[in-house]
Amino acid sequence: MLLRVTDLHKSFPGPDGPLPILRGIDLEMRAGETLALTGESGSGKSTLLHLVGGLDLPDSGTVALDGTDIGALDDAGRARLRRDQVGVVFQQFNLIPSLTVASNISFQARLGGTEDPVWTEALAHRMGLADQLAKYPEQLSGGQQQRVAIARTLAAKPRLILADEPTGNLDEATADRVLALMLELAAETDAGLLMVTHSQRLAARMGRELHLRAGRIA
Ligand SMILES: Nc1ncnc2c1ncn2[C@@H]1O[C@H](COP(=O)(O)OP(=O)(O)OP(=O)(O)O)[C@@H](O)[C@H]1O
Repeated sequence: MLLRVTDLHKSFPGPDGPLPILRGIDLEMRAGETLALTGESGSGKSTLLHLVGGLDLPDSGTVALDGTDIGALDDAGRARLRRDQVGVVFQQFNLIPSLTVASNISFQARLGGTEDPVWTEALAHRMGLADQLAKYPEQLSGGQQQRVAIARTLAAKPRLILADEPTGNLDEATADRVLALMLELAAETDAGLLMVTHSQRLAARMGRELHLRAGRIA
């Protein structure tokens, strides 16, 4: 199993004590599966994504990636697992201003030692970024920057892609095209894709949909 989440609980401090956000989440994903995570604003979607990616730790419960319990790893082990297996696309693009678009796209793969120039170039073309490669992030539109962030994640060929509203800044037609491409590329690399979205239209195009309500999967 690519991802196995078991009885995950997470609270944050509130004015009257801990505020439970996730109250027993179970979830499994196989390689190549695509899953939409939906739910009202504040229902805990981003929190769950952070826990799955090892960016935060749960109060209780486990997250296992390819059979490895990430809670049992030390910080360095978790960082390595994140670098080698997990790709995240968050709402903040976190592009590096001093690097060209081309270098931004290959940055993560280079860090992990998995750079594949043929794959990276194909990605840039398929993302519609071929003419932007020599530019710097500040010279791109928001939607172009978002596509660079997505390409950078896919360039490293992660086993699991975690995406938080990855097409949130794109118009409907571009969002559809970019999601289609993400689904295609995930299928080509047999990666799992767990994507938070507020859009029913996009959720319907994923393999499965999980809806978070009151801290549980409804
Ligand atoms: N670090 C934190 N400290 C305290 N409260 C937090 C923290 N992170 C999230 N929360 C709270 O947890 C709840 C869930 O937040 P989360 O961002 O997971 O929701 P979401 O479903 O992703 O929302 P949205 O759709 O608006 O992005 C919110 O009430 C939020 O205020």
